[in-house]
Amino acid sequence: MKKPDGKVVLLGDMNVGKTSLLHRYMERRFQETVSTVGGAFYLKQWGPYNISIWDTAGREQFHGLGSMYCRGAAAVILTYDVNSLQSLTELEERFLALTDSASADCIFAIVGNKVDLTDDCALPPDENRPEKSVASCGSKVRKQVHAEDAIALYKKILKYKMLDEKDVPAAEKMCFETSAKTGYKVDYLFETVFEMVVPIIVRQKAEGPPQTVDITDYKPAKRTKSGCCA
Ligand SMILES: Nc1nc2c(ncn2[C@@H]2O[C@H](COP(=O)(O)OP(=O)(O)OP(=O)(O)O)[C@@H](O)[C@H]2O)c(=O)[nH]1
Ligand SMILES: [Mg+2]
Repeated sequence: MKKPDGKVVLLGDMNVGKTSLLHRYMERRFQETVSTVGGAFYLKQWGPYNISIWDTAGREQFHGLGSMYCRGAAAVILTYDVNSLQSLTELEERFLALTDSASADCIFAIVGNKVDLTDDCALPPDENRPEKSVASCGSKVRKQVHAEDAIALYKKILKYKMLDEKDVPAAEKMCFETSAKTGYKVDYLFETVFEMVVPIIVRQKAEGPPQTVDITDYKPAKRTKSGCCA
C-alpha cells in the first residue's frame, strides 16, 4: 500500500453523515450505512500526493480514539447535520478538543450535511449535483442550523487555537453545506480542502513528522455501573 503523505480527518456526532460524505466522494454513490466502529480511511491521490481521509466514529464510546486519529492531521472536517442544532453544539463541546493533536497549521472546515432534507429552495444550481432531488421543497423541514451559526463556530475555533483571522482562510470559505444523498457540493468540499492541505503536506514532508496512528495511545472510556461507556 502507498504511504500517505498527509491526513484529513472527518469528525462529528453520530448520524451526521460522515461515512456517507466520504462514500459519495470516493465511490460516487449514496448507500445505506452502518454506524462506524473505530475508524477507517480512504487513500486519495491528489497531484503527486497521497492523502488519507479518515472516517471516525461519532458514537460516544469511541470518543477516546478521536485525538489519535487527528494526530498530525493537515485538515479536520468538522461535520454537523443542518437539521440538528445539537450536532453543531457537540462540535464545540466534544470534538474541538480532539484536534489538539492535529498539525499546528491544520485547516478547519465546518460542514453542514443533509441539506436535501431542508426547505432551503434558494440553493443555487450546482454541476456537482448529480440528482434532481433538491428541486422539490414541499415535504421538507426548516433548517435548524444556518450558515451564520457555522461561521460563529469557525470564529470560536480560531479563538480556541489562538489564531488571527487574517492568517487563516476566511470563515465564509471554510463553512460548507452539503448533501451526501444528492452529491450537492461534496466534490467542492473535498477538493477545496485538498488544495489547502498541499502546502501543509509540503512542509510536513520537509520536516518529517510521524504520520502513523499509535494504538497504544488509546485509553478506553470508563465503564459506568450500567455497563455503558461514559
Ligand atoms: N437525507 C440524507 N440522509 C443522509 C445524508 N447523509 C447521511 N444520511 C443518512 O444519515 C444516516 C447516518 O449516516 P452516516 O454516514 O452513517 O453517519 P455517520 O456520521 O458516519 O455516523 P457514525 O458512523 O455513527 O458516526 C444514514 O441513514 C444515512 O443514509 C444526506 O446528505 N441526506
Ligand atoms: Mg460513520
